Amino acid sequence: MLEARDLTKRYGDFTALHPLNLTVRPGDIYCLLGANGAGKSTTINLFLDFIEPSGGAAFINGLAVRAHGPATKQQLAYIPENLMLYPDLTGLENLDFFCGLAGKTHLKAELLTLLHEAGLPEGFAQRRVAAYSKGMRQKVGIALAVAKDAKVLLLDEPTSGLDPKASNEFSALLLRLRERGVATLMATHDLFRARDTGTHIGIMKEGQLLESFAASSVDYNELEELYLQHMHA
Ligand SMILES: Nc1ncnc2c1ncn2[C@@H]1O[C@H](COP(=O)(O)OP(=O)(O)OP(=O)(O)O)[C@@H](O)[C@H]1O
Repeated sequence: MLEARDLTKRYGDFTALHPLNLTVRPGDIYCLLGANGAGKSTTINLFLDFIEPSGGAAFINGLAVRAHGPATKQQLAYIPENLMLYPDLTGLENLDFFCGLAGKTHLKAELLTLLHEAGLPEGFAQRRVAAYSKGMRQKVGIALAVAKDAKVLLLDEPTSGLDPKASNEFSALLLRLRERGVATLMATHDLFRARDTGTHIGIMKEGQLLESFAASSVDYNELEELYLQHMHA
């Protein structure tokens, strides 16, 4: 569903992403770990077609994102660290607006159900987003992913700054999307969540994917040890 083939990004003499080969299949939650500057956001931004690769290509459902920008964007949902919503609109109005941009129309009752299923507390759907916590805004993002029927979810540190309960709820939502066959690529610093929620883990350093393995192949302590070994090497 998501594929990087020799995907590379250079800025002048500096290589932000060395040729990356990666596949994320339907139902996979692939977590990219790595220190600041490792190339995680660069990878996500290349899949989003926000930046142009210096080499190789990113594919979504077999389509190169460079050549098929609108078609690939229709199939994906993106939740960054701080999801931008219109603060003066309600969660419901935001969801309705962004669904419209994605070419999807839903009845108000359907959108309310999606917000409810995403765990937005009772009564908040009709309140201005300015009054939402970060966790609530992330839930609107998940509701949008479901409303769009997105096949691919790109997440850039979505749980950073969330309290443990909100982070736990976010993980539960990811697992539900996984059951729908969504392919998820997530950049995160949260080793615990990567181990707990991810199906695959990749460790990046200085623009290189050093290791990639099944999340179930390590326990949390082993993951932490492996991660720290790479960071100190
Ligand atoms: N426009 C740019 N020009 C030059 N260098 C850039 C540019 N954008 C990113 N970089 C560099 O590319 C490298 C990878 O950055 P990237 O944002 O992908 O890291 P990251 O793993 O997401 O880090 P973080 O955990 O801090 O989000 C960094 O060294 C960064 O300084």
